[in-house]
Amino acid sequence: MTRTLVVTGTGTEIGKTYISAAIARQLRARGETVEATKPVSSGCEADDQGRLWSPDGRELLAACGYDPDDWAAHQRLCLERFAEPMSPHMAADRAGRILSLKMLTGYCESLEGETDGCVLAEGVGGVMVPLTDSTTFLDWMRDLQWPALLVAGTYLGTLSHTLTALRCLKDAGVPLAGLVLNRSAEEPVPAEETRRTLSFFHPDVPVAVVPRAAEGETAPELPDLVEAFGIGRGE
Ligand SMILES: Nc1ncnc2c1ncn2[C@@H]1O[C@H](COP(=O)(O)OP(=O)(O)OP(=O)(O)O)[C@@H](O)[C@H]1O
Ligand SMILES: C[C@H](N)[C@H](N)CCCCCC(=O)O
Ligand SMILES: [Mg+2]
Repeated sequence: MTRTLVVTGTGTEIGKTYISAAIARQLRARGETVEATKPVSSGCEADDQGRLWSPDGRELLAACGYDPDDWAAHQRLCLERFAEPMSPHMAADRAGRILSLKMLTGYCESLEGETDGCVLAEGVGGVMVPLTDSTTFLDWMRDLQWPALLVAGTYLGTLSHTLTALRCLKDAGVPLAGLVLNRSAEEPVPAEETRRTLSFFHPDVPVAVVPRAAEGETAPELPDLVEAFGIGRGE
């Protein structure tokens, strides 16, 4: 069982927050405590006091059982927040700041030390989104060494995106917790064929396929992601 998990993706808007929140809820339903962090978030929204809120941060706070409007909890969950909806290194530059790989890695490690529950860390966008002009989130995952869950879609094009991301993670020595195929709205190839193909190339990587709720329909039951990827303390 792992009590730490990074959730990364083959790109932005792929379902990292959706899956992270689902895992947090499933862990809590098992009676486990869970903390989440989105150490860096861009595309944040300012409130009337000029405070920047991360939409992902709100969703993760709620999934972990906190009040999504709790500012102190929000600042703890989401350390570096930027308004510009773009790569963090650019958003930070526009805010006159420079992100620190060392600081962000250390921050996540500190969270692990402060709880006996599970800690989930959501990255930004895809695997190699830049943190600075010389470092990316892949360096953060490599330094942190928390098992990484890769979220991918089932759209046409996902095979190359997913194989590229998996190769990248493995070559960087990032431990892999597994692969979530988060079904896409457009799915010209059956998800099962996509899953089978990816498992041919990576038979060592557990895969879970997550259904997509059609617009306006209630979300279908999700697979037990805690079970599928051995997450939590297993109590
Ligand atoms: N399986 C699904 N069923 C229904 N809606 C989904 C599913 N997966 C993702 N979504 C929705 O798709 C949108 C994008 O998902 P999400 O915000 O989780 O992506 P992300 O990878 O976290 O994006 P970012 O890179 O901005 O952090 C959200 O509105 C989310 O609720
Ligand atoms: C603002 C958005 N929701 C994401 N958090 C930012 C994604 C940055 C992607 C950078 C890139 O890969 O081109
Ligand atoms: Mg997200």
